Amino acid sequence: MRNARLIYNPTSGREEMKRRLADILHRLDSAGIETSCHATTGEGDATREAADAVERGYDLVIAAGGDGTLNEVINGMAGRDNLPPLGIFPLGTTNDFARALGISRNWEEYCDLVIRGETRPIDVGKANDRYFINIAGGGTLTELTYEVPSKLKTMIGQLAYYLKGIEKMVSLTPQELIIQASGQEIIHDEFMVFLIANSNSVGGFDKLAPGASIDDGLFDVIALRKCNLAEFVRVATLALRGEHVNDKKVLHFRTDYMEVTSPGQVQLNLDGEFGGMLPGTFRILPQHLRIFA
Ligand SMILES: Nc1ncnc2c1ncn2[C@@H]1O[C@H](COP(=O)(O)OP(=O)(O)OP(=O)(O)O)[C@@H](O)[C@H]1O
Repeated sequence: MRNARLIYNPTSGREEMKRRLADILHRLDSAGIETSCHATTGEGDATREAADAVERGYDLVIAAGGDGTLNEVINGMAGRDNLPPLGIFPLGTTNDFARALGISRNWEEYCDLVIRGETRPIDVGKANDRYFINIAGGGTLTELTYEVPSKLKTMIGQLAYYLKGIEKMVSLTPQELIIQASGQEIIHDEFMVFLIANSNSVGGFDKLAPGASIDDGLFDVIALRKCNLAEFVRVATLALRGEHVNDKKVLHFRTDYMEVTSPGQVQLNLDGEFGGMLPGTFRILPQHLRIFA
């Protein structure tokens, strides 16, 4: 018998877990995985529960929710020793990370994969003292992921992001950044947005960081230099096809370590959640965690 801790956000994905939970527990239990559950109650709860699950020596941890819940679970686990493998039931609106790993939304298929114990190692990013698995970013546009109210996402899903995105576009302003990365000369310029990607799936697009791989020990850094709205729309259109990385307005390189500072006030976004302010130190922890995938 193996024992698992399932940490789920009951509000995520139009409250899907409420309908699925009994069936998931039954399927795992029939295959010898005894699972205890915790429904999260609010911000920070998944982090505490995940840390506790590692301490208590569960054989595996399963996170069910959107990228926010997943990020919280990673933050509870990543700083500890003897990490158990992590399973993911994607229930959110964009589910960037599950998409990057090709994790099925079919819960039956995914339970069977967990039962067979198929895992793969992935890199984990560390931004100052917090962890991320998918993306760290900064700039006005990246604030949109945590400004969209949870209730609105539950009701209308992806559309909520588009509505908020249109609202944000008109107020885009460049920010002065100083970027120091290992293997790169110091860059000092004005940028609309910068992204430090660990996977190729960002903000619901799979072509924003087209060459990024989650187990290569490197970040893909993509930053858009100061531009006007017309140029912004042009680069965004190229980005839909993954053809933006060679554009003159786009800075793109790979690194395992970088520092970003700014004379201004720049918010950080980690996996879609507010991640504090710059300055930021970003390092990759190569193949730090095993994921059922
Ligand atoms: N019971 C709860 N009620 C309200 N908020 C919660 C609850 N449990 C967790 N949360 C918070 O909701 C945040 C977002 O959750 P999550 O990412 O799982 O769902 P989502 O918003 O539906 O997905 P997505 O971000 O992909 O749209 C979590 O980071 C957590 O802080």
